[in-house]
Amino acid sequence: MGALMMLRTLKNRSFSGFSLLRHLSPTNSRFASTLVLGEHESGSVKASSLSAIAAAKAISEENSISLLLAGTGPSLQEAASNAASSLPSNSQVLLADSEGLKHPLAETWAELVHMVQQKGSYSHIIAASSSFGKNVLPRAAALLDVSPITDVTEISEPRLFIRPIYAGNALCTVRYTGANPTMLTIRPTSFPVPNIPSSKNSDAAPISQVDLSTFSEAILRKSRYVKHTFQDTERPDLGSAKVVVTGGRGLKSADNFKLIEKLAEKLGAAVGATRAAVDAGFVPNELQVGQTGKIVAPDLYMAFGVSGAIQHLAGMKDSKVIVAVNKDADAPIFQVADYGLVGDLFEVLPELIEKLPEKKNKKPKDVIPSSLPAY
Ligand SMILES: Cc1cc2nc3c(=O)[nH]c(=O)nc-3n(C[C@H](O)[C@H](O)[C@H](O)COP(=O)(O)OP(=O)(O)OC[C@H]3O[C@@H](n4cnc5c(N)ncnc54)[C@H](O)[C@@H]3O)c2cc1C
Repeated sequence: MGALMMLRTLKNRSFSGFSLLRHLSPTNSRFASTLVLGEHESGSVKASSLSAIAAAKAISEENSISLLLAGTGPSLQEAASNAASSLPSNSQVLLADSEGLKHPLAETWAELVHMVQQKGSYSHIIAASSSFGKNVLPRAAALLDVSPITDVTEISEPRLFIRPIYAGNALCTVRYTGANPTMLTIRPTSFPVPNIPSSKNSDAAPISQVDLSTFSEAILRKSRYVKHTFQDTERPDLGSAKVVVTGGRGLKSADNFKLIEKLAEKLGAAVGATRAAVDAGFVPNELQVGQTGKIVAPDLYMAFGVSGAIQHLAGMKDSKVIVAVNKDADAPIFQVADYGLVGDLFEVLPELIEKLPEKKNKKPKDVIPSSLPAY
């Protein structure tokens, strides 16, 4: 499979200790060239794709980065020119402009990545661990006969990666030993995007059109777009919110869960939920945090009526400050909480809501509107 693995258990939330392996790896970072699969929306590259660019820079400062954007129309052109003006030096935007790529269908994208790799011979291909990246990258890897490394949280050398396993309870050090390209999905929360500069770079990266003449109609029709549903809410996006308020089974009903929503409103926070709360029908599945839900790492994570099962912790334990309210003093959530309150959430939540001032909650866009960060 082209990958060697070493495990170490995660005794605490610090990730130190893998440097023992450093001397084993040949460093060839000068020759890294990386294809980044870019997601865009409303004329801007998504924050998760900016994290993928940050990961490419973590492979090597000199890495030559090609950001692949696909779609059609003015929104694609706008995203490309926004990206071009702020990409790191030694980068380019690759534009795959076709009506057949209007919707980000995984099968078509995988074929596109395959074709672009055949021409570009990149050393690395990176996508964010978003639904899109998780859908596309393994398919493209299969077409390229490469074993992908998923959910990477640290890049210590160009072919040496750290990724969590066993619901985040152990960290696995993986050395990729196969043929090029090395294919990764990265956790956006582990590769923060540098601050956005006030002005754009003066030297815009070149924008090149991908030659789609060999991209047959049959490939473009491999799957069919039906519809795209998303919840239009004023709340911040769960994946990138600075504050997340989460409710668990302890809320007992969808009606009671409104207390969580009310507190989130007051704090300008995103709402999260455990799988038990989702399965009980309190909230939709897209709010689930954890191993099989979203991975979040906000500045503040507040958990109400959440036991702290390992699968839930896998999605939030990297939050900077964790506050937990649970009536059971032995609940495992208190082992990761920075502040814990043993109490009845039906008393604590209304009191908190009442005492906090009203906050006008504007949803920050998941996408960066006009400029990318300086690298
Ligand atoms: C393969 C797999 C994947 C999974 N993926 C996920 C995942 O992605 N995310 C996830 O969350 N789970 C996941 N789970 C489920 C997980 O194992 C737990 O079942 C789930 O997280 C429990 O949710 P909970 O804490 O809301 O419920 P419970 O474990 O039932 O805990 C409810 C808590 O509420 C407290 N409580 C009750 N009433 C009150 C009150 N009035 N005041 C204060 N506290 C109160 C209780 O003391 C208890 O600690 C997964 C499981 C498996 C097997």
